[in-house]
Order: sequence, then structure tokens, then C-alpha cells
Amino acid sequence: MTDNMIVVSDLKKSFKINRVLRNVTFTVRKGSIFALLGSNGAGKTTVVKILSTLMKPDSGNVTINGLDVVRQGYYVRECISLTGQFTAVDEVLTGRENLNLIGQLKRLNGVKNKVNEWLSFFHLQDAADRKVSTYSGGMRRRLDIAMSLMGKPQIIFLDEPTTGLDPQNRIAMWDLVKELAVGGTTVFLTTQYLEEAEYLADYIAILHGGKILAEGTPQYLKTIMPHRGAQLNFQSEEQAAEAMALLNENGITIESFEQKLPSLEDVFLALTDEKGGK
Ligand SMILES: Nc1ncnc2c1ncn2[C@@H]1O[C@H](COP(=O)(O)OP(=O)(O)OP(=O)(O)O)[C@@H](O)[C@H]1O
Repeated sequence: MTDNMIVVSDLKKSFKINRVLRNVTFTVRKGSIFALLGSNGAGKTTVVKILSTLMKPDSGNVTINGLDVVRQGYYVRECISLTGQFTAVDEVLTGRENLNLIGQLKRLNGVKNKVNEWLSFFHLQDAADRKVSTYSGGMRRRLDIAMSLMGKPQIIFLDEPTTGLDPQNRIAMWDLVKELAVGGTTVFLTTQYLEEAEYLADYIAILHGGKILAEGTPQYLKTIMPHRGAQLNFQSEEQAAEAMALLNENGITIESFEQKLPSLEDVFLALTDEKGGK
């Protein structure tokens, strides 16, 4: 019995002359949070579409839960759910009605209890009977994920789950994703944010130039990425200059403190340099 939920090998996909996926290979362990990290247009959604049976690859193999996505698509769809970048909720219905509808379409038993369970898990009880048109972006996104979880899929694909969310909603979404994995769901997410991948994922694969440029645990990737600095913002330039020399002794107030992460571009450059140098 293998521990791998997803096995992707030598995946290729082109759109006419645009070779988006040249050779993509990775595995995802059962019950883990896996992040596919890449910048705009890297091909993340294309990977998600192929893995979720919405698009056929040109070549390569993909199995999910031991099932081939091309030949056994029907069975693959039984064990996955997909939440895309644009929410699929019905604006005219309430949150509860949206969830009920999905429960009925999927012919689930005990829909009422399941709806209440997910409303509470996603902190939507208070808004449950309001029309979705009155929901914030974060609430819609949470409802969308709740809808895709009706029926308890073993694996959930979250395509850029926090794009467009404000910092507060982004953090709330991170907490929910962690809780999902604690509950045993395998989470496959795509993101263009390094900090999101580092915070959430057990394992990160960086997609760049149609290939997996680097992969590993966040701890491992930190060791091969560019150095991180810290940015200290003082009240005035004078204070900053003074502080540089006398920070500890003079007790100068630091207005704010930000950790500086390398940009994705810095990461790509460092990693491609490293590979080129080998
Ligand atoms: N159906 C399609 N027909 C033609 N080109 C496509 C199609 N789908 C994707 N592409 C192209 O493939 C490339 C990768 O797109 P994809 O949406 O997979 O990237 P992404 O990493 O998800 O980007 P983003 O972060 O912006 O969503 C882009 O150049 C895009 O224009």
C-alpha cells in the first residue's frame, strides 16, 4: 500500500506553440498539504485541470489514489473536489441554500446535518440565511470551499485560494486549510505567494519554465533560497542612523518590523543560477 495520493510523471502540455508543461514530475503524500508555487502564467491551473480530469495531457502519467486520470476519470472524480480561482456560488441563494443544493445534487444522506457542520466549520452560521450577494469576498470563498467539501472528498484542489482576499481573510483561510489537513483531507493548492506556500505546505514544488525547478519541505527550500533580511522602519531617518549604532543602549522605538522574503523572481534567479552552475 503506497502513501502517495498523487503521482505525476513526465507530464507535458502545449497550447499550439506554447509549451506550458515540458516535463512535470512530482508526488503528493496522502493527508499532506502540497503547494505548487509559481508566478502568473507558469502553468499551475493547467496542472490542476489535468489532475482534476478537466483537461487531457499531451503525454505523461498521472494517478490519483491509484487511478489513472485519463482512463479512469469517472472514478477519480468520485474522490476529488476542485475549487477554482473564481467562486461558483449562486448569488441569489443564501449560503445554506447553496450548500443544500450541492448536497441534493450529490444525493448525500443527512444533508441538513452536513450543511450545519460545514457552515459552522467555515464560520458562516451567522450569515447562513442571507443571500450570497451580501457576502464579502472571503465569505464567498469559504462557502465555495464548503460546497466542494460536501461529500467528504479525499483530496481537494484549491487553485489560488487566497488570491483577492484581504490579509485578515487570507489568514482565516490558511487556518481552515490547516484544519482540513488535520481532518485527513489531502490538500493540493496552487499559489504565487512564497510566504503562503511556506506557512501552509508540508511540501512545495516550484513550477517554472514548464518544469519543477525545485521541490522539498519548506525547511529544505529555505536552505537553497536567497538569504532573507529584515527591514526595520524607524520614526525618522535620524533615529534610524542613530539606532544602527546604538540600538540596544538607547532603547529606540521601532515603528514596525517586517521580515523581507525574497520575491519569486529572486528565488527563480537563485535556483536557475545554482542549476546552471552545477
Ligand atoms: N485553454 C488554453 N488555450 C490556450 N492557452 C492556454 C489555455 N489555458 C492556459 N493557456 C496558457 O497556458 C499558460 C499557463 O496558464 P495557466 O492558467 O495554467 O497558468 P497559471 O500558473 O495558473 O497562471 P495564473 O497564476 O495567472 O492563474 C498561459 O500562457 C496561458 O495563456
